Amino acid sequence: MTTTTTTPGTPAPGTGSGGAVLDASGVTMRFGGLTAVRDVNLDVHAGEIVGLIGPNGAGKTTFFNCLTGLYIPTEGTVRYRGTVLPHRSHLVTQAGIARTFQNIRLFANMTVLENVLVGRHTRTHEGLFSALVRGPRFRRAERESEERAMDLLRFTGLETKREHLARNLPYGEQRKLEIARALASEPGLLLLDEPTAGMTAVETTATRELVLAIRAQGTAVLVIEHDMRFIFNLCDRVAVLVRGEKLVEGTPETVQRDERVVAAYLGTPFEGEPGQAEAAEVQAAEEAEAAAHRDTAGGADAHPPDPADRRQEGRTD
Ligand SMILES: Nc1ncnc2c1ncn2[C@@H]1O[C@H](COP(=O)(O)OP(=O)(O)OP(=O)(O)O)[C@@H](O)[C@H]1O
Repeated sequence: MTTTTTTPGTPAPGTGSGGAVLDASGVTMRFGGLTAVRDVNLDVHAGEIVGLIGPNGAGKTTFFNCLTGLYIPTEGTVRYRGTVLPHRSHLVTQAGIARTFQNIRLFANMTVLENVLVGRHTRTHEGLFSALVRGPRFRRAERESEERAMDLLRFTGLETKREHLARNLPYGEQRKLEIARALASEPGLLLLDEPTAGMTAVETTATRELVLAIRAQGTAVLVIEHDMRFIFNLCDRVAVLVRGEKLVEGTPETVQRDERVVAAYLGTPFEGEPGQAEAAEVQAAEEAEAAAHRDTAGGADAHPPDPADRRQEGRTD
């Protein structure tokens, strides 16, 4: 069920998102009884690099999945450049949002170049007929795609590996290739899910440089990462999710200074902790149920035959 009030594909009323590339509003995602993401608002503006952090299980990937059409949010709306996004990942990519995944998802038995070419499919418009007859229009489009893919391989430093099978690349280069493939769809916003996971310090520094270069080319970036140093050195703004709710959002300095963020990571209880109101509600309901049970039990035992009374009643003297 979705409470989205605007039809996907329709522009936001008025200016709506105020120039934001991404405008996620009131996003909630429930899995049965579990609320993985609760009423999260987040926007990303052109030229920004925004970080999304939070302890394990905070809902970061679920939120990404809601942005990219993998999940249909239970509630809330996601807009890209003021237009409500459809709930289909290929249409979201076509609209202008590309992503990478926490676990690398390359075509392992395809070459590096082929992987990037696959990423271009949302930007090629040649029909099946044109592809079958391999007419001049098709060949021109194919050449252009290959040129663009080679540009991306140069951009990511993979040009000498174009004919290598993706599965034979070292781990750091597989991550780069994922980014190159995502960029092949010419996104206005790139979502990176833990891009430095498992990387060496040198590879992490190279990834930081790559993300800065991506921004310099005009693509905004939203990045999930557990490496705090990477996030605080890279991002213009950071949002912190805790138990599915946005706890804090601000500059890296603001977020680093916020004691609640440290407490959330350490698992220390703190005032206003997300989920606290829900936990209090559950506790109150449990207490009320226990009290009701006591009353019922008390009612049944209201006049128990006290053995002492019985003994007294039994006296004849
Ligand atoms: N498809 C699903 N069905 C049921 N529960 C899910 C599903 N996906 C995620 N969850 C639950 O939602 C919560 C948030 O998970 P999510 O993976 O979004 O967190 P995360 O912040 O990305 O965690 P991590 O940093 O460990 O990757 C977790 O409790 C998780 O078990």
